[in-house]
Amino acid sequence: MRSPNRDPSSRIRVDSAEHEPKCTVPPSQFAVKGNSWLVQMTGKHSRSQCTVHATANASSETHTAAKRWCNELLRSRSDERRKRGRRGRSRRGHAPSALRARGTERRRRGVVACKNPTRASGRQAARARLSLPCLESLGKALGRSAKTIISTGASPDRFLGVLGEFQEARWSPSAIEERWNEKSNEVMMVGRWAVLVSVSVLVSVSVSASALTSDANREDLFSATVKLETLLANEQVLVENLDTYLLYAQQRLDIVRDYVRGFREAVAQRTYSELVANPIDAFLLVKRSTIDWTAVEDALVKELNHSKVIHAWSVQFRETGFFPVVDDLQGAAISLVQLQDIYKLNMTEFPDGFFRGFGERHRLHPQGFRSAGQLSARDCEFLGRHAFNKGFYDTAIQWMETAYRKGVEESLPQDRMRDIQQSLEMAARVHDEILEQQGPRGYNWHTRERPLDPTLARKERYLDSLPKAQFVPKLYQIQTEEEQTEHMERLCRGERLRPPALEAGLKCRYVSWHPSLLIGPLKLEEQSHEPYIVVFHNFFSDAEAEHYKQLGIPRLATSKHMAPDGNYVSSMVRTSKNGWLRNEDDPMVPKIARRIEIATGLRAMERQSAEDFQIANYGIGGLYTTHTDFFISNTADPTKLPEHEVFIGDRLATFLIYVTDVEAGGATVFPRAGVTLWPEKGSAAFWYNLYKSGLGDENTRHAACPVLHGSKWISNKWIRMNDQMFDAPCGLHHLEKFATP
Ligand SMILES: O=C(O)CCC(=O)C(=O)O
Ligand SMILES: [Fe+2]
Repeated sequence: MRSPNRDPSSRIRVDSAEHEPKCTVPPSQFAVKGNSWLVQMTGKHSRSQCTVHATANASSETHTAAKRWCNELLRSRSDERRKRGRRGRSRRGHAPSALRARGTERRRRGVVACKNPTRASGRQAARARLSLPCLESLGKALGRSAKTIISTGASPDRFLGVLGEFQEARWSPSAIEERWNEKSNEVMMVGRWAVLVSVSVLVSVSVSASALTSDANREDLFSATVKLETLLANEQVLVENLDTYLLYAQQRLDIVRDYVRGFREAVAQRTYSELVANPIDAFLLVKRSTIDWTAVEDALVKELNHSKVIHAWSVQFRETGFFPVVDDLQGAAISLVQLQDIYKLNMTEFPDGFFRGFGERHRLHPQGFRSAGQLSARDCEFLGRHAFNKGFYDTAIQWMETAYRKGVEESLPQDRMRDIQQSLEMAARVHDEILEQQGPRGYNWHTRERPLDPTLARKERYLDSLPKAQFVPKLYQIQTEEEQTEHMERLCRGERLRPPALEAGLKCRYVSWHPSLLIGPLKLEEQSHEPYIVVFHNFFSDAEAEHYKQLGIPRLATSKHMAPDGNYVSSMVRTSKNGWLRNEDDPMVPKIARRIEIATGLRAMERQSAEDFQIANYGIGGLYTTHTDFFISNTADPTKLPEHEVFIGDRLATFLIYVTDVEAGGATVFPRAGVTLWPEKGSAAFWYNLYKSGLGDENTRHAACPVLHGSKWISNKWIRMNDQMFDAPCGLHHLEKFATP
């Protein structure tokens, strides 16, 4: 994980309330080639003002705008002069003026010459100290207040980038307005990141599901492994270019060093007049200034050009959404925190990159998993803050303690150690407050059983507290949110919650209830009788699974789920990407639908019988919290649903195909029924969601456990109720069940 950038010069900071604007401008440069307006901005900066060197090479259509800008600069300068005259000189002995020329009279004349760029020959240079009023003038000249531009925290690159685009759009005010708004959104992201890394008050790091849904149009990168692979491929492109850059930079250094050495050696031994008097030295001088100097120039240009290539790649990746933003980082951090919390991963091993799998699949990887990298002290602190914000107070303490331990190992400077210490103390204080006021566990928080503060821990209520009561599974009953989560997590970890008697009657058998199965019967394994859940083994061949996955890849988009208000939203409730496969998309699609009909005896080919195949890919930590697949049965007012949904009826049954193995985690669990299904490539689970009356069976509530290691691909075929009236007719009693295969 990359460490956050704390460099203050990466952002402009302006405190407009102060008499003198404070800003820091990083060295930057921007050139607009179109219409030949060239703006350069270099970063001479002090705490009190920015020095901006602006060079305007204006011609034809752009001269009016250039002139306007230069006039604004001049007006601003004379305003400042007038004010200065009134105020006297500044504390430091030089004026706080926007345009106090620092250099020679010639430089100041440069500004004056800029007054009429068209008449000037060649390049006109305007050098000015550009302070807030001056930038404001510039902003006004462009139809936009510079104050607003700067106060949004835009970097000069962005600012000038907008200028450039404005220029290309032939100064159309609506164009710059529109583009600016787009740019500001990106800036806000950067701003939030800065808050994230610099704020020491934990609570102000606001991480919520809504943060992840903030930009509805942008596809997140963290919720599917397939997207992360693209990110890695992009990183590879950048690294390969950086390799070339390093080569050029090294060559440039060698050439420049040789050149400098050549000159120094020559002048060290002789005076100028001696050198030019000697034919060999004179020849060498001419040679240096022609061949050698050309080599220096070439090397400099080569390196510069390559850095532009790298920049262009970077811009392209960002603009096409293939580079992560803060929301991706936060999503990935929450996933990591959740994984550790749900799987109770060992905090001395996990941050160092080692963990083991769970349940049945664990035997496939008995040696566990080791990552290539390890988390640093800073990463652990960052994750601690996310754990804190999620209400995982006990986990937050663990992450911060680990941060402290790692900080000592990494010999972090004292001020960084103090930051971690403060975060830890703050988290501990809030942890104890929550425990005191709300108890150790609730629907959206958990703490330790006893306070961290030894004085509080001596309170009678904690001294007397019995060791945590043993967990007793609560199956086939209504569970509170908290109970449901606890059942889900235990099942995800591979704990068995059903009494052995319930598992004893489960059978495996070959079935050939359709003529086409006579030669190749299906392998059916019962996983639960209540509700009836079966798994068909080898439903898919490996080749089919691979082909199916390839069909899915271009169709993936962030998964959504139905919110309580009936709208579809994306949030941390369901972190995956999915897409839909229709019969016409590939000959394999109707073939699989037909196979489902044969396996289940239900209709699955037509649009009124079943939905298209939904294919989904989960990234690391990707999950789907406990839900039911039926939704009409528990909708308060079904008339609000789209007419087609109601017409075809609720989701009678789910046919869930595991397109890949999952190396660790990623089970499908049924918290009320105490059932765990471990994904196995090519197998498929099937269950009825509804009673014969159309009422939803709450015991089919299920969840997808977070993926701990690997990439999970599944595909759902939801079979709808109404078209099955002849194959699976309705019953008379509201809890009557469908005949099971
Ligand atoms: O991925 C899984 O294991 C379950 C997925 C699921 O329940 C769903 O997509 O509705
Ligand atoms: Fe589901």
